[in-house]
Amino acid sequence: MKVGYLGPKATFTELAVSKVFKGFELEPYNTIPESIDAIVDHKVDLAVVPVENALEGSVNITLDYLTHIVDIPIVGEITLPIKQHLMVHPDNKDHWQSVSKVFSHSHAIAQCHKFLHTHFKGVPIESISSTAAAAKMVMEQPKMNAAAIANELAAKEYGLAIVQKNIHDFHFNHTSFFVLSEQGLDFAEISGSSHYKTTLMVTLPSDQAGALHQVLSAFAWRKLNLSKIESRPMKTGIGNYFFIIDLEMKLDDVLIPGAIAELEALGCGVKVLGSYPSVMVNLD
Ligand SMILES: O=C(O)C(=O)Cc1ccccc1
Repeated sequence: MKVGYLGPKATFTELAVSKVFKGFELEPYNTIPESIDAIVDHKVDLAVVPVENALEGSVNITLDYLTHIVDIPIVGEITLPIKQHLMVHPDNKDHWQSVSKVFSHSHAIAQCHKFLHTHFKGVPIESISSTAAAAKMVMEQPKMNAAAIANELAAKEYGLAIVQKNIHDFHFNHTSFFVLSEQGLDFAEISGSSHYKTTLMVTLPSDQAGALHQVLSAFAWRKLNLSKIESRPMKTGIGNYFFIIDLEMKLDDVLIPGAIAELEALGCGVKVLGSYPSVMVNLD
């Protein structure tokens, strides 16, 4: 089985993949859409992409791609602790305080905002497709005297020197990754997790007072525990949004179908994006 993921080698996504998919063939892609398209094009059996960070929130491109562009179910979720480090080319190790630029993934930059504001005021901060892509670029262009924010594996993989460890602004830093597949992959068996979540996409009837309240009450009176509700643009005009709702349980035969039927009777559109095991892994 082949796993596509947001690469290049040594991204946080690869770390998450390697903790769960032992002995699988791994195929890195440069962007999140390319990783997901690899499923559509039958180049991989499953793909793993970041979806939410505890400090910065959702990875919008992942949610938008899954709701607007492709129709691929979520079959699993992996949550990984995140430690961000500042690294430079070994030639620049002794003058890292005067780097000309800092590169990283936009989420990593946001997770280190306070650190960057304190130590690199006025230095251009540039976002790039992944933390590992930033590390690779810093390795390839020593004359640029740039730094990357990435993980320890990336420092090793690309031969960079870590000059400041743990530069993320808040200690509790985790990222969740979706496992996507069209092949009915048994992620409960692969991950050993029996903790399930169900993710729904809900569109509201237009211009109806109290519609969201009614949606929430369909879950509330059934005592269905929501762990997330997020609005994303419909991309049809200002003010047009749909909701992504996470339920802390597996899709059953009674409660969730009952809630969905109630929402549909209210005029809502409902799509199940996946009902899947969720696993927390650690770095060591
Ligand atoms: O860029 C990476 O390494 C990724 O896998 C995406 C990401 C970026 C920042 C935190 C977690 C995941």
